[in-house]
Amino acid sequence: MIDPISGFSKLEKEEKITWLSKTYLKGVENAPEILRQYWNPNSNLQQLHEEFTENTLSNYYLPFGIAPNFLINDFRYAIPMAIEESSVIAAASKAAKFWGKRGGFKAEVLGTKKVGQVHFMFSGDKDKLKEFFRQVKPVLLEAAEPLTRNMKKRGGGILNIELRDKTESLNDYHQLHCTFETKDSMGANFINSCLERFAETFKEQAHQYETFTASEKDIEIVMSILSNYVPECIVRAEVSCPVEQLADHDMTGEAFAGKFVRALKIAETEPFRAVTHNKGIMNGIDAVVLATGNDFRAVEAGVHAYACKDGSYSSLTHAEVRNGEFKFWMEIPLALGTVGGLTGLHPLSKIALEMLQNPTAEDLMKIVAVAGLAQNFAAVKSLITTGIQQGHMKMHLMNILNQLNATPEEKEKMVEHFKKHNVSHSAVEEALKNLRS
Ligand SMILES: CC(C)(COP(=O)([O-])OP(=O)([O-])OC[C@H]1O[C@@H](n2cnc3c(N)ncnc32)[C@H](O)[C@@H]1OP(=O)([O-])[O-])[C@@H](O)C(=O)NCCC(=O)NCCSC(=O)C[C@@](C)(O)CC(=O)[O-]
Ligand SMILES: NC(=O)C1=CN([C@@H]2O[C@H](COP(=O)(O)OP(=O)(O)OC[C@H]3O[C@@H](n4cnc5c(N)ncnc54)[C@H](O)[C@@H]3O)[C@@H](O)[C@H]2O)C=CC1
Repeated sequence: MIDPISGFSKLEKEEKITWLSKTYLKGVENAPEILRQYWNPNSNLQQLHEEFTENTLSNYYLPFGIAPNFLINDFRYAIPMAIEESSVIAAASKAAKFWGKRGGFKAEVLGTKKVGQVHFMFSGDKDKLKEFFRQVKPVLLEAAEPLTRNMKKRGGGILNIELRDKTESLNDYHQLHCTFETKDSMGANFINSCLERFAETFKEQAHQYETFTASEKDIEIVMSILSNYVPECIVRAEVSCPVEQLADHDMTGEAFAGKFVRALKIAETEPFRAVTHNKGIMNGIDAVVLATGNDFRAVEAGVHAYACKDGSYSSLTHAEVRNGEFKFWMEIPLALGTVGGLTGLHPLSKIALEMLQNPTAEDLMKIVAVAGLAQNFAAVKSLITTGIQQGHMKMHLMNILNQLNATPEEKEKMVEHFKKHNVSHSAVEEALKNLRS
């Protein structure tokens, strides 16, 4: 049985690697070298990366690519994407090219309202609590003034604080449900600081509120935290074109549009399909969120909660044909920042935002939503025509060749060979074996 280690966080990086190698990597004799090979030769840059988080031993590389030719609201973008999965960037690029010839993408921010909650327990008289809240609300806002001054100058700040009775779902459970505008920041730290200030003030004021009995004065604050569910921080992305412009190889535009709409209806009604359908959207969204130094876990949690907003998990995108016009769209909640977090710290996030012309948070919401819509279009287009494997495996070929330790010359010959043959792991193994024999 391996003994626990105390004080690990205080060890030097090399000491941490030595401990890990001796304790968990005994069979991997070059483990330290593998970890060290990913260190940045620029010691200052390596130090910066190590200070992003804790117990850092090395860096974890992800491919950083771009998808060019995105026409969004008549502006041309090359969109940065950080993702390990093959064919995602190719798919986004292909969709950008396709829609760039058909009027491009339209995107509009419908709201930027962020949410945070103070969760507390109160077992006393609810009418007295309501009256207490009515009187204390201005005191809470006043107490947060030092925290909100600068955000207000930018046009942001606290939008509202509501008292919500949640005792139906949990005995004695109430909330201060708070909404915020955080402009170009995702706003987590701003919101959480305000919430903690509300909580301490609310508790102090309750202690002094004469109408409360002794037990009513002792309100239990359970926690104060922003919500990653932001249904009113929402952006719409859309494409449309005459149906005949959708003709694809041996499919008429009308036939393609009809099958595409049916695929979307299936994703709207069948949760097993909807999850994969939405994963395809998030291939595009997460790649841009990550590349720009934003928090993809927060985005994912909020998006999938939103996909359940009507009572069951469903597709985030929708399509229709009306009067000969094909329309394909998505409305999606995205809390993103173009300042704060790593956005201005990580050199690649900085350059990602620079290539997007230093967007505001609202601009970034539009770009990210379009990347998700484009990804979904490319995926569904493949699914309803050639099937996903033909394109995906074409992009995956290099991974298989690398798994089989193909030389550059062998890779060149294999790429040529598989222009005329379907890619599968066994087919590549066979072709490589024949080439080597
Ligand atoms: C993969 C493609 C794009 C091939 O498509 P293709 O028609 O074989 O590509 P092409 O060689 O004719 O090139 C057309 C364009 O595609 C792009 N493209 C083409 N090749 C490359 C490349 N090597 N590098 C960069 N870009 C590439 C590029 O924009 C290129 O234009 P060009 O640059 O030549 O002017 C197509 O089959 C496709 O879009 N497939 C969909 C793949 C996909 O969705 N991948 C996501 C991973 S699968 C998944 O997880 C999602 C899913 C499917 O489960 C979601 C769901 O279920 O809904
Ligand atoms: N549940 C969650 O989602 C949580 C996420 N986080 C992390 O917090 C990170 C982001 O935190 P933030 O508070 O957004 O960043 P931050 O606290 O690093 O920076 C935001 C600050 O930037 C300043 N600022 C300068 N110019 C601004 C402008 N134009 N608009 C708005 N603010 C401006 C303001 O002081 C603002 O408070 C996320 O990436 C996430 O990883 C942290 C806690 C919880």
